[in-house]
Amino acid sequence: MEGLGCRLRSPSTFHTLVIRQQRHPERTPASRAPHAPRHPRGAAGMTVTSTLTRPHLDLSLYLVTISLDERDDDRIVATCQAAVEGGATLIQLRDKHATTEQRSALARRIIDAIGRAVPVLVNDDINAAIAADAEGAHIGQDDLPPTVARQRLGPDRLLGLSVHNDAELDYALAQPAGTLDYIGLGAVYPTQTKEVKVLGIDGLRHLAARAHAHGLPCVAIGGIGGERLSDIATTEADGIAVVSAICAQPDPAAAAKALLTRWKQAH
Ligand SMILES: Cc1ncc(COP(=O)(O)OP(=O)(O)O)c(N)n1
Ligand SMILES: Cc1ncsc1CCOP(=O)(O)O
Ligand SMILES: [Mg+2]
Repeated sequence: MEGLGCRLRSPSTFHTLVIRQQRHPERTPASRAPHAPRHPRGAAGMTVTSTLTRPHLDLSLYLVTISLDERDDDRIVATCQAAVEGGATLIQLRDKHATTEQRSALARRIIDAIGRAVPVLVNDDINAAIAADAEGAHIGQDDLPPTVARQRLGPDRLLGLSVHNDAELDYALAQPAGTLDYIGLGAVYPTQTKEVKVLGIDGLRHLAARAHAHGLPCVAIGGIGGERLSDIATTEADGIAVVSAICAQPDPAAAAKALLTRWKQAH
């Protein structure tokens, strides 16, 4: 059976797919998600047999969940649901105190609650991401090497890496093609969520420009709220990642909606 190569454009990444004539339309596997078909359907009568079926990545409004000292999984699930209603394009479950079992159970609850409307990534924990059948993982510089994470995640999941400076960006750029889908750049501004060095808007501008010059998508994180979006939009960041600006708000859906609207208007 002959394959027809095509390239799909996600915000900054190309994925190569192979489309094959479908012999048995009735056997077409069901799409597993609106955004992330592991066995996606092509045009009528065609099945897309993918050499790389990674979920579509939209970094515009990336919700990173709050890591609570006292577990409150119901609150995290409700916040994710509300954020997606408000327009969040990507979710990261960030729970610094959980076990792998707790993380995978919570990731599973989030995935079920949002019906795979947007990809869910698990912070720091590849095993939890795989156990939950999440769409991917986000790792830091002190976690396992990106190539090892990619090997464990397989080709069909998303992988992000934190970058705080030029040396870490050099490391990200030195990874083999297809290893990383994006990098998180921060902290851009001071934040109470995590102790981390502040880059400032010019640091973000510099790193985002370098990442983009190499075709690597990036998201800005750290101390980001609505009033800062117009500044961030002057850089080459593909989106914003926020914890408090959604999780600490009385109405997370409205907060997400306002952030996304402002982000789009700033461009
Ligand atoms: C999108 C995004 N960017 C950066 C981070 C920070 O990751 P890391 O430096 O590994 O710190 P922890 O989040 O694990 O405390 C992130 N989580 N997400
Ligand atoms: C996880 C992380 N990494 C760099 S800053 C940060 C926390 C961002 O939280 P907030 O959006 O509340 O400032
Ligand atoms: Mg980490």
